[in-house]
Amino acid sequence: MVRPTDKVAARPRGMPPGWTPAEAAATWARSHPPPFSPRALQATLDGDEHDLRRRLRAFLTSHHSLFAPVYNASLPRFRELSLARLVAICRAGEGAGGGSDERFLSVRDFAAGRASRVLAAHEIAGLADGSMATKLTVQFNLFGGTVARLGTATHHDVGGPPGVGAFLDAIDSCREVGCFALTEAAYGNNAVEMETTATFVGGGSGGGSGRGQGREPGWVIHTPRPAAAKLWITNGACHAGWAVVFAQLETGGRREGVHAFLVRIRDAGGQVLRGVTIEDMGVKMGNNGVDNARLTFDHLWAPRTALLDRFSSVSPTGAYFSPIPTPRTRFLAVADQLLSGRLCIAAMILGTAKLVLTISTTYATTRLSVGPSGASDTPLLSYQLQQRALAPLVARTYAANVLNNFVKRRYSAALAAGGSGLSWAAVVALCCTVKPYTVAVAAETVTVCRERVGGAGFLAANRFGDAVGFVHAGMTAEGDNAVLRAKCAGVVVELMGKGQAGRLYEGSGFDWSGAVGGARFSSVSPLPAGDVTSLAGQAAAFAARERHLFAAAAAAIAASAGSRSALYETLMHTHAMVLQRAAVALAERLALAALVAAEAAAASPADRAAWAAIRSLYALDAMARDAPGFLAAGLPPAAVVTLDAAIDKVVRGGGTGCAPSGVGPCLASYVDAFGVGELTMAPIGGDWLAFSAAGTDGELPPGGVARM
Ligand SMILES: Cc1cc2nc3c(=O)[nH]c(=O)nc-3n(C[C@H](O)[C@H](O)[C@H](O)COP(=O)(O)OP(=O)(O)OC[C@H]3O[C@@H](n4cnc5c(N)ncnc54)[C@H](O)[C@@H]3O)c2cc1C
Repeated sequence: MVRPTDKVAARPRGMPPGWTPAEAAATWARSHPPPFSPRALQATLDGDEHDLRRRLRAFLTSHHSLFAPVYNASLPRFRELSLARLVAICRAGEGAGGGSDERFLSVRDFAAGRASRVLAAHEIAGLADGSMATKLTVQFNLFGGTVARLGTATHHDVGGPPGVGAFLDAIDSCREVGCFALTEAAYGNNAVEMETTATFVGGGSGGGSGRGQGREPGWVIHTPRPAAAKLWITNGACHAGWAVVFAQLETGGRREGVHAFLVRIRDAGGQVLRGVTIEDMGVKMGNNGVDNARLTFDHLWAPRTALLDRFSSVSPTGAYFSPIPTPRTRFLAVADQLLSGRLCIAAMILGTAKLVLTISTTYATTRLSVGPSGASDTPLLSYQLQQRALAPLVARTYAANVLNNFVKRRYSAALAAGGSGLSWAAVVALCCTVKPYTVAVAAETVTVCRERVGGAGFLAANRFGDAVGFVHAGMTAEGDNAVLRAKCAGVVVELMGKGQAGRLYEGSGFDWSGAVGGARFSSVSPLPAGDVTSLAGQAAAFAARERHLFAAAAAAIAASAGSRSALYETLMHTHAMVLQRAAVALAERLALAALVAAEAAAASPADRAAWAAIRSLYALDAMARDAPGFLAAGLPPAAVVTLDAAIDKVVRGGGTGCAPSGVGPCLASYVDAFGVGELTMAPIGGDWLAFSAAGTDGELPPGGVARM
């Protein structure tokens, strides 16, 4: 660790005697004591798995030499470091025999009703290293989760005796590393149309020219042309021994749709198997610790049991059976792991938003600039500009956090109930809106925070560059944000048609807006007059916007439902933007409901006031950002013009029903509740002056930088 700033020698001119960044942070904290308890707010934000979160944070902190970010390294070094970090997390607490009851997460957690454990681990992992977190999500959710959920005993027991689940154990401990090969060069969001084939060949009869000829019955997995190459396959370029490969299943001359196959792609010594070609995708705009690959197959033979056969099976003679009737619905069943994947991505990216807000707010309490006399003696955080930039993003991150908590609970409950029916459809819509919402909040947060810390944000060691890359991967992976919003809105409209959209709000404390007044398909209902700073006024405005947009979407879809081409025209050409906005309106209203619930559950009046301030700021900011949307839904123009002043009051202090000191001056305490702490691992989150004098060539020094 670099030594803290020397109080005399390093004090820049204009800064008061005794000044150090640590002293500046302490002075700010003394003069802005929070009226609320950051730990109580943190408990609500964390929401679940408190012990796991504490243990994992402590583990990452105590293994600083492994988890401290490194910047000036080669591609191979980045990849090996990401793997080493993942392995360390997976094997923590192992006994000499390799077993562990103390794992941070397991592929069995989903089936055991502990999805919360996997998701909490994702969020904390996202704080430490986006590349490692990306490898983790593929290992535990996409690859491991698919093997656990779509596979049966044959797959779970690979490498061990029957009934023990040795392969699942090996995935948990990272002794077997896997990848998930879905995306193809020409088929990303439209993966159902992929071209990779898995053709069943009977023993001896062969399946044409392939290598399966003359072998026992099995599959020939083949890439017919470059458009069908598997692309972006995380863990593929260096580390995966196994792949879950998605391919069009063909047997007896019939095509039965996309299915998942568990195949080896490297042998135990790491040699790529015959029939598999792996090409490294090389340097990316970020996440360079992730080894993404281009994978192609040349008549790779795999045994009949390679088919993950929970929903479909093929007999030794090639007879196909599935209780799921159509290829498209079969695809949805096999790609279901993408649903939990959306929650995993949202959790990781939420961690990133918390991280950059912690870094930039801490810096803003310690970086001094122009004061009333012209001297550099005033913390950046005292400026209106800084508070107005950061405080709404803190409020939106709180909103995204409690929305994630709500959707996680709904997902876990629906999964435990069997994962089907209309409640499951509602959960699909929720998962498809929480990921884009969280990532969009984080993307803006990263950009604004980088700008608000000035040049320091441009130094890699301050972590904003990594955060940008990670957030952009989150936008695209496991369903592009825009495509997911469209899917969410489509599912909601289907639920509306069945009179079941109320299921979206089950357990939220709010009702579905369309049900208000019984007006399921009506367009604009007049917005009740109300003060936009009151909870009632905010709730009414959010409901009106949601109702307005979904009424428009439902009416357009209903009008074109009779013809496939007309429906396509509506969804893709005339009403795509309405669907996008409707999904955002749903996410934002659900987040408002979750903030209101947190406010109501707060244990002390001071904590309740803190939640009220965050809720009000969040709501006012949302209205200001989408003023046209709220105006169109009936919010009076006279109310819209008051929004800016109302936001200023909540941020600077004195807003209705809020902590009297305002969110802005208390921002460091609101951010403290994110619990990032020692995982900040950025020079400007600590004694940046000592760091700048230490000559570390831009790298975080061994042991890090003294925190405030
Ligand atoms: C870091 C990283 C890791 C990844 N890891 C894996 C992995 O392990 N395994 C794997 O299989 N894949 C992986 N992917 C791939 C990822 O899942 C795909 O990139 C994603 O599904 C999008 O596909 P695409 O890139 O082909 O985009 P496209 O489908 O080509 O989309 C391009 C653009 O067109 C728009 N678009 C496409 N369709 C529509 C539509 N219907 N309506 C409106 N707009 C549309 C999208 O909004 C998008 O902006 C990874 C990607 C990244 C970045």
